[in-house]
Formats: sequence, structure tokens, C-alpha cells
Amino acid sequence: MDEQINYIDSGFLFGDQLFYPVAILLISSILAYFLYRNIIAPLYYFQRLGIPSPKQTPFFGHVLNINRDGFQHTYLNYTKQMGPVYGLMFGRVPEMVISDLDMVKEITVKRFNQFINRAELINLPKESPFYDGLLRLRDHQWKRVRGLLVPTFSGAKMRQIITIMNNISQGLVDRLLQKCQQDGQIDIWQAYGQVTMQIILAIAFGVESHGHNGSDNLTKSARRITGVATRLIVLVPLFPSFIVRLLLTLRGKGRDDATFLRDTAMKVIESRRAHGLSSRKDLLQLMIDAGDNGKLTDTEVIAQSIVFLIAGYETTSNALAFTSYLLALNPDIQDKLIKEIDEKCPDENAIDYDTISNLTYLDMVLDEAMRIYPPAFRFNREASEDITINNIFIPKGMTVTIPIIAIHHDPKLWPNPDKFDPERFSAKAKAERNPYSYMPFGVGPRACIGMRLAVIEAKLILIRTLQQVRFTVVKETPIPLKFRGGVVTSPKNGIRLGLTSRNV
Ligand code: HEM
Repeated sequence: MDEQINYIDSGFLFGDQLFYPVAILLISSILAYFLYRNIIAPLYYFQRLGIPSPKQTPFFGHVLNINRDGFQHTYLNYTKQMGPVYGLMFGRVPEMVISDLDMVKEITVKRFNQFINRAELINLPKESPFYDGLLRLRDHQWKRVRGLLVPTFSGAKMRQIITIMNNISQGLVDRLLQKCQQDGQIDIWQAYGQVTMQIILAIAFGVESHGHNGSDNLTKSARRITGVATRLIVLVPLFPSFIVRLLLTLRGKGRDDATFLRDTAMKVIESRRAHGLSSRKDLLQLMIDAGDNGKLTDTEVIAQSIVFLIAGYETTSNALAFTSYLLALNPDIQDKLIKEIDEKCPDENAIDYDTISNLTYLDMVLDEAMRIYPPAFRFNREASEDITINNIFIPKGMTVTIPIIAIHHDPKLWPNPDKFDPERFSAKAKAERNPYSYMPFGVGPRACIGMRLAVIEAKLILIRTLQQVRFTVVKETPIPLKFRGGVVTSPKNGIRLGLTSRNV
């Protein structure tokens, strides 16, 4: 019996001897691998490529350095410190930031075929309403859809849309005049946000949203969707994509909002099909027409409507708010602009595409405002293969970010870059400058498809506004402007401006 016990004991002993050391070795190897992959390797990633990279925090990389005073400052400051090519780490996701203009040209235009796609932060499920949208589409699918949609943004098509935009902007003008009679102040950022939201819902969803206070469900859903899309995305690279998808699923609201928007657009499409071709030539109808005969499915059309809302609403309203802010701070420039509007566009009922295009000083003012405060402060491309440009090796799959904000504030390209000076955009000054030094809408075949629409919309709203009111600085006006985090440049707490009516 004793012998047996000894045998069993020694058996256990023998098992322990192997089990524990093996288990410990296994666990420590897994830990070591986890440590190496997530903490050590990212620290030396760019060093191995021979590219400078600012000091980073283990595991987080450079994520902890963003968002303190707006994401755009991260790119602005790092580019000043690190130069035209450097690397950032978002968790374990590397990103090369390139502001060298020759390289930007190579990436966005000359070697476009090796940089067709944007970096994909999350693997969206096929059923996501964003899946088929231009922002995410890749390779030949993107080429097919973009090719079909480009004509819907032509000058001729924009002429038809202007009437819808002009009618909607009347609500804004009424509100501004009312405010002049009351306290003579307004949060102009919020006011423009309402009107640009109404416009995008009207032209991309075919739905007139009622109530200037934005209380209707459609506006609420659209606001929440753009809010989630532009803010949450900053944190995405920190987590594995399945966790992000889980978080988004748990945040059911976002999904419900997207479904609500999708269903609304679907109902409009079905109703238009049932009643024959619509005479209302909004973006939705132009897309339905462009996709006829099976070239675009209804799902693809709706995905674009949702993407236009996300890409086009806040960017346009921010561009308007920043321009008005800069005009309030620079009354001489505002006077000169008002003079041009009074001379070339005195009648609010006779604003058409040609009149708008004829206001050269307005063009210069808007361009300069988007230089100082580019509503989209960066864009990216993904390398589809290993590639060397100007002796810099860019590995396959690398996200290459072009920091618009840093290029727009480079003192070598823009002397005294913080000064608001529309003369920088005179025809002569423009002709003398490298065209890649200004890119608020991105560059190359994948640049913003909505640029013409955005510019016409912003100019129309500025004309209608400045025909009636003048902007001033009040004690609540934020000087300097503060920004909030997110993927577009947005003011932190709105922009309060004074208003005086021009009719008194
Ligand atoms: C002032 C307003 C706007 C600004 C500053 C802006 C800026 C940008 C930028 C920088 C990009 C990335 C370009 C690139 O990767 O090279 C972009 C892409 C895009 N924008 Fe805009 N945008 C504005 C308004 C609009 C509007 C009104 C729409 C639609 C109605 C729109 C739709 C899009 C779409 C769909 C893309 C993706 C294009 C593609 O991948 O093919 N944007 N925008």
C-alpha cells in the first residue's frame, strides 16, 4: 500500500515537475509575445524604417497626445517639430505623416493606382449603411461608383440645386434679422449647422425637414450619426476591430439612426419610382437617374446619401462659421466683401450659379478662411504595395496621412500663416504658388466629390447673410478660437458673434 502511495505521490510529483514549468513557460511566452507585439515593437517601428517619430507612450503610442486642444493641433505641432515625413502610432496602427509637396503629388496623383484606397479603420459589416459609401469603397468598386456619381456634381447639375438651397436659406436670413431685433447676438456655428443640415437632408434625402429648431426626428438622427462618426472614430485604432464593432452594436442608437435614415431615403425613392420621374432635381434624384438600368442599386444610392450627410454637413457649416468669425475680426475685409456683394449681387431673388461664380473677392475670402481653418484637417491613403518615393520606403498597407492643416500653416509656403489675408488668393499670387500648398478638399482623383456643391452652398449662404447683416465681435466671441476633438475642425463651444442689421 505504502509502495502504491509512493508511486502515486511520485507520479504526481513527476507530473508537477513537468506541468508547472511548462505552463509557466507557455504563459510567459504568450505574455512576452503580447508585450513585444503590443508594447515593444511599436516603439521601434519607425526607427526600423529610418523615419523620425515623436516620443510615444507604450501601448497607446501617440493617442494620448491627441484631442487636448483639438486633433488638428497634433498634426500642426508634430509637423513643426518632426519635419515633412514622420511616423505616428495609434495603438499598434502605424501612420506616416507626409507634408513634402513633391511626395504628396506622387501619392495623390502620379502614383494614384498604388494609393487608391483610404485606410480602413474598422471592417464594417456588409449590412452597414456606410458599407457601399464612397468614403469606404475600395479599388474597382470605388472607381465604378465614383465614375457614375461624378456627373451628378457637374456645374450644370449644381445650377438646378441652387433653387432648393436658396429657398431653405431664407429661414436663416429671417432668423438672423429676428436676432438683430432681439439681443443682437447669435451662435453662428449653430445657426449655420441648422441650415446646412436642412439643405443636405433636402438634397441628398429628398426630405424637407421642418422646424428651424431642428427638433424633428430626422434632423436628430442625422445629427447623432454625424456626431458619432466624427468623434468615436478617433479612438478606434486603440482597440481590436471586434471590440469596436461590439461597442458600436451596444450603442444601439447609432444603428437605429442609420436604419431610420436609410428607411426614410428608401421610402422617398420608392415613392418617386411609383410616381414616375421626379421633376425635382436634387442629388437623390440625380443619383437615381445616374444609376438607372441597374448601374447603381438603391442600397448604393442610399449609402451615398448617408455619406454625403456625414462628409458634407459639418464641414460646410464649419467653413461658414469660421469665415464669418474671421470677417467679424477683420471689419475692413468684411466691408470690402459687402461692397462686392452689393455691386454684383444686390437682388436676393436673382442669385444664380453665374452670379455666385462672378464674386471673385468672396472666392478669395472663403479660400483664405479654409486655409486658416481647414474643415477637414487631414486625409489619408493606403499603400497597396511596398513602394519607395524620394528614398522613403513605404510598406504595403501603410496609412499615409496628408496633414492639410500643417501644409496650410507652413510659413515657408504662407508667410505669417496665422494672418487672415484674402489677397493670398489673388489670381497672380495663386499662379506663383505650388498648387499642392492648398488642399482643403484633398487632391487627385479621390479628392472631395462634393467640392463644387460645398463651395456654391457656402457662397450662397454668405451672400444671403451679408446682404442683410454685418458680423461684429462681442465679449462672448471666443478669441482665440478653441477646438474640440474629432475628425473635422469644429469650434469647442460654438462661435458667438454680434449681428447688426444692414437695413437700418
Ligand atoms: C467645406 C466643405 C467640405 C470640405 C472642406 C470637404 C473636404 C473633404 C476632404 C478633405 C476629403 C478627402 C479628400 C481626399 O481624400 O483627397 C473629402 C472627401 C469626400 N467628401 Fe468632402 N468636403 C466638404 C463638403 C462635402 C460635401 C458637401 C459633400 C457631399 C455632398 C462631400 C462629400 C465627400 C465624399 C463623398 C468624399 C469621399 C470621396 C471619395 O472617396 O471618392 N464633401 N471631403
